[in-house]
Amino acid sequence: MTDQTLRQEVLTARRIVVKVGSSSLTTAAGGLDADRVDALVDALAKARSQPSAPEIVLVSSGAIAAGLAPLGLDRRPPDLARQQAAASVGQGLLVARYTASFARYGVRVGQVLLTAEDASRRAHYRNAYRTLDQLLAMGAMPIVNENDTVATAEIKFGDNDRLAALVAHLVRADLLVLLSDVDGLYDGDPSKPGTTRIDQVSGPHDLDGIEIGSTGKAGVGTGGMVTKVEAARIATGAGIPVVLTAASQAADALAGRQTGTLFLRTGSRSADRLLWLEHASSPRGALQLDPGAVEAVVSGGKSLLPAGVTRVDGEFSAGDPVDLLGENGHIVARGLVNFDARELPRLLGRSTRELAQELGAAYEREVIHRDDLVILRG
Ligand SMILES: Nc1ncnc2c1ncn2[C@@H]1O[C@H](COP(=O)(O)OP(=O)(O)O)[C@@H](O)[C@H]1O
Ligand SMILES: N[C@@H](CCC(=O)OP(=O)(O)O)C(=O)O
Repeated sequence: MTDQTLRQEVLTARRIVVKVGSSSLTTAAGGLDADRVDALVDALAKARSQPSAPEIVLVSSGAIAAGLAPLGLDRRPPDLARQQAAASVGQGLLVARYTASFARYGVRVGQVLLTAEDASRRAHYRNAYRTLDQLLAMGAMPIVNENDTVATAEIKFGDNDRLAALVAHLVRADLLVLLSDVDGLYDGDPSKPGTTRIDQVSGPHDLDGIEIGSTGKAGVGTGGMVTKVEAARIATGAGIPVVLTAASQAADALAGRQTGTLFLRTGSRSADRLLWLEHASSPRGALQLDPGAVEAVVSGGKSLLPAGVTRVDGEFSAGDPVDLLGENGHIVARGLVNFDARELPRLLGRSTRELAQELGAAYEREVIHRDDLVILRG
């Protein structure tokens, strides 16, 4: 018998990505809170033992927060270098803590560190999927975080909410659960009196007029509610419903009880890695196209050839994401370019056949293959 008061989106989910924010794992004084980690692990272990036995991938923030005190820092430093040092120290401590906590249930954990750049490349995307899928098949708990050591200012996901949405898409999850220090989306800043929690969001129009803050009160996380709503938009658009609630209510949320805010799916599911290219990558340059090339790429689904490029901006390398510009510099698409920026100028406006004859077969390649292109509308 199905209980109509329970959320069917949760009860029927076979694979769930759970994301927990720094503010839910740390003490008021800063540093990892072992009791809160244990409480989260209890909730995840309980969910795995439900009759539906969902597979769970955990996306956990907290590396920077966990590394601050051991390095003698009393707050998150403004510079990227010290944040990365803190993340390096803290990530080890974080995973050690999870390892000990999950061991109480006989569950192994596997650390998976990802960057946006990795994930928009075909081979890395496939490898990340295979590792996560295999960990799940072996009954282990994958614990994902951004690879802060190599993520530079330009390519950082910037927040783990978006990373969680993209991981949910990568592992083809049926549900994304975002756990925070607030028990859902409110119709205004929840620290102000008179604001109320929104139970369900059916689409972007339900967010009209809602004040969504970009900083959290705890001061250890990044992005505040803005990045959670953005993550929910990405996930629901890719066909994955989202529950946003407090970490302290994780067990209830995973049991399908009506806690927090449920964002209903708005799009259909696809196994398209280009979602990462659209949402996770920062362009390293831009290519100006002539009108014929815009038409071929945007409406014709064609690859971009040197003949249709009129200008090259930026210093990128082959494999980097670049924006494609139409008339008036309007961005029409993003893609992974097959040439370094310095190679391109002498190829512009010329046919691939001519280039191959003059420079060799290697120059017959597209500037961007259509499989590495995502059209950006609106
Ligand atoms: N409309 C809103 N609804 C709920 N919370 C909001 C809203 N606007 C701003 N916030 C703030 O966002 C915070 C959560 O963001 P953050 O601290 O970055 O969380 P986390 O560390 O869990 O990622 C809440 O504690 C709350 O203060
Ligand atoms: N990779 C960083 C993530 C920082 C971050 O996004 O934090 P949060 O807003 O708490 O999810 C860390 O582990 O500290």
